[in-house]
Parts: sequence; structure tokens; C-alpha cells
Amino acid sequence: MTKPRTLYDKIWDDHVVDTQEDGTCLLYIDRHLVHEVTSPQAFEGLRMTGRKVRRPEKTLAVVDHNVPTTDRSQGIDDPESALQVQTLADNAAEFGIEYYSELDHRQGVVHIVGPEQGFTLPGMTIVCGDSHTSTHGAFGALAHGIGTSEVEHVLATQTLIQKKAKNMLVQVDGKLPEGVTAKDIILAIIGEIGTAGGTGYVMEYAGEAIRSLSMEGRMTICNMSIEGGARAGLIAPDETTFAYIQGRQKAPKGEALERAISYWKTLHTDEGAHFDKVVKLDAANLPPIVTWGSSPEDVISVTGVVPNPDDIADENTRKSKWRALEYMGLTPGTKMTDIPVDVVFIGSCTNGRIEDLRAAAAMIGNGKVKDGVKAMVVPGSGLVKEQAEAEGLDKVFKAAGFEWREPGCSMCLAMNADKLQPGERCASTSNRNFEGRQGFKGRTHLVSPAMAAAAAIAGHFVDIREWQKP
Ligand SMILES: CC(C)[C@H](C(=O)O)[C@@H](O)C(=O)O
Ligand code: SF4
Repeated sequence: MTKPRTLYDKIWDDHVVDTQEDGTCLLYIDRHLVHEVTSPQAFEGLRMTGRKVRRPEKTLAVVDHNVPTTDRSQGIDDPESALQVQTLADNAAEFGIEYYSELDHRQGVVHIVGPEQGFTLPGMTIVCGDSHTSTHGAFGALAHGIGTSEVEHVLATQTLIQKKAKNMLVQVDGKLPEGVTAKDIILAIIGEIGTAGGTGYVMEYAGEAIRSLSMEGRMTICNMSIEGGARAGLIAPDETTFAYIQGRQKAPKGEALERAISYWKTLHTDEGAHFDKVVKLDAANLPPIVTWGSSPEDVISVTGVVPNPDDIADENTRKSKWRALEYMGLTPGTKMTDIPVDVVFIGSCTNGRIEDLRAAAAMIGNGKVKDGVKAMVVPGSGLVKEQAEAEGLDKVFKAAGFEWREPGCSMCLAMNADKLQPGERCASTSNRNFEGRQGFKGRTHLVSPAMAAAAAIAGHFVDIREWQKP
């Protein structure tokens, strides 16, 4: 009898081209996503050595980080961003790679675009010069970020040098309560294991709460695997996955799809397979979560208070959490619901999909964005934007005073004009609350889309389980 294997073991085994004595492997890469930030030197490397892209048809390029989210039909004002974007356009043309420009309606954040186009499929190895490539693991694909020199290696050879990681199981049982979302699950997991908890592991998420999630929710979970230290997260594909894939532009069709599905059905962890680490969480007990510090592990229930770092035994951690509170301008004991916000950002590859925008819009009713609060919605892609407009969500947002923008990474990391001013406090649906992440001295609180929308209207965090929409 063959040894029971995890989902990660199976995908890994299916892609190993060569194994060295020390365990270093050469892995075949099925899909390579490329964006403007981490690719220029990789293409330059190819040019200098006279090499081509090995499999241009397995490579897809899209601009996302540097694009403005205001009207861009007249070009990009910022010279650095304009150059960055133009460089990717030129490289894609020169090397024969399919490219979605800022004017293409398929353009968006790379991790939203891949799944949306059916480019991301179960059982594949997927890489991108971007840490949030873990998002694609929601399809049961082994997907992770790579560095620029690796981008060059994959472009040239369609392979990657890798050592196998350990297996970790994150079991989330129970039924998610009303008002609590995939974002709260993953924030709770990171709060539990810490930002280094997944280091050296590939995390597989399983259990009733994960199974009940839509593909959008699963992507939110896998997206933040990297914030928990794991380079990749995985969720076994099932009927929800197959239904999402069906009919997508680049997905297999007809008989090819049937054959693919029968293979995809084998992509699950075998009974009795070994995990090196197991973490369990009960979804039924989860509240809506808000981060209070400058690390994604600094999580607290919306019903809680800003914690007191003096309660932490370890001196280094205590000091660093005090520093975080100082940066955030918060005092221990303050009720989370008493913290006012200046800015609300709804978007990013964590929470910029259609379901996220629906959840945010559903909080609004006849409400208006609180005076003095600046709120913006940045759809994750042009297709998300179109879908939202077809459903009239843009009207709901605009009537309430939210700005309705063009797709891109935007204020998730402030590489374009969308930035916090020093000292501004933001309720954000993105994935990183590091110092300066959304702008110099900007203060970020990570929340779900529904929590962000309610904060925009109330002007402070609210427990959306008790939210009476205006
Ligand atoms: C710019 C890019 C390399 C970076 C990443 O790798 O994640 C960015 O997308 C981010 O979210 O910080
Ligand atoms: S939306 Fe944010 S996290 Fe996602 S790729 Fe862009 S910058 Fe990175």
C-alpha cells in the first residue's frame, strides 16, 4: 500500500523534475504571473544573456501596484510609475507574453486576475514575484511568491529550485456566525500562531468552516498565509472550486474539463497522512476582529480593548508591542469601538473581490460616510468593477459618499497616489498593517469589508453583529 500523502505532498510529487542528495529539487512551474514591480531586472537579465521566455503561453503579465486608481485614459502623471508600467508593457511585447494594461478591462491585482481568468487551476504550481501569490492556493494549487532572480529563472526555464517545506494542518471547525467572515478566520489564525508560526510550512486549511466558504472567502484565507509565515496555503478543491472555474476564459472546457475534474478530485489529503504541526480553531466562537498594532498578529475582538503590553512576559515582545502602540497612537484599555477612523480603504487582493464589495455595500443602507472620513472602494479588477456596476453597488457606495475607483493595489501599499497622511488612521481590508505601509506614519487597522464599511459610516469601529444600518 502506498503511504498516505497530504495535498501538498501530491502536488509536489507531481512536479519534481530532479532531486539532489541534499533534498534540493527542481520543480516544474505550470503558471507564472508577472507584475511591474519585481520583473524589470528579470527581463533585463534575459536580454543580457540573449535568452527567451521558455513558455510564454504559461506566463501572464498585468500592471497593478503602480497604476493610479483615478481616470487613467490620459496616461499616468507620476513619471516613476509611468516608467514602471511602460517597462512591463515593453517587456511583455518583446518577449511575447500576454499583457493586461491599465486600460484593459481584465486588468487588476494580479492575484485577483489569475483566478478570474481561469489561469489559476487546481493541482498546478504557480509562482509570481509577489508574496501574496499564496492566494491561489485556495484552488488547491501550490502557489508562492518568488524573488526577482527566481522570476528570471522561471522565465528562462519554466522551473524553480526549491526544498520541500513541512506540512501544517489548520483545522477550522464549526459554523461561522453572522457578521464574521473569512477575514476574521485568518486574522484569528495569525493571532493564534503569530507571524512566524507558519515559517517552514505549507499550511493546509480544512474543516467545516473552510468548506462552507465561497472561493472568494477561501482566497482571502490563503492570501494571508504569508502573514502567518507560511509561503503557501492550500485548500483542497471541491464542487465550489469546480463551479467557480467553469466557463472562465482560460479554463479547460467540455471533455477536457471533465478529465481535469476527475484529476482534481484526487487532490486531497489522504486519510492518515502525516502533518508536522496541527492548529485547531472553532469558527463558531469567532467575533469580528480588528488589529490594534503594526503586525497582523496584533488582533483583538471588536468588543475588546487595546491590550496592555505590560502583561507580556517576554521583554523584547513587550517593548516592541509598546512601540507599536505608540506608533498607532493608542492607549491600553481603550475600547476598540471608541477608536475613530479618518480613512476607510476597501480593496486589495485580500478583499477586493465581488463578494467583498457586496458585503461592504450591504452595511450601508441609507447611511452616509461620517463627516471628516475619507472612504474609498477600489475594485480588485476591471471585471469585479463591471460586475459591481451591473449590480448597482457603485451607486450605493457613491450615494453614501464613498469614492469609486479604478482597479489596482492602491492604498494597500501606497505605491501610487493613494496614501495616508502622517497620523491618519485607516480601517483597511488589506493584509499588512506594518509601519508606513499605507503611507508615511499612517496607521492601519486590518478588518473585514463589512467592518470597514460600517466604520466609514459610524466614524469608528463597530460590532457589526449589532449594526442597525441607517
Ligand atoms: C511589491 C511586492 C513585491 C510586494 C509583495 O511581495 O508582496 C507587495 O505586493 C506587497 O504586498 O507588499
Ligand atoms: S493588493 Fe496589496 S498585498 Fe496584494 S499584491 Fe497588491 S500590494 Fe501586494
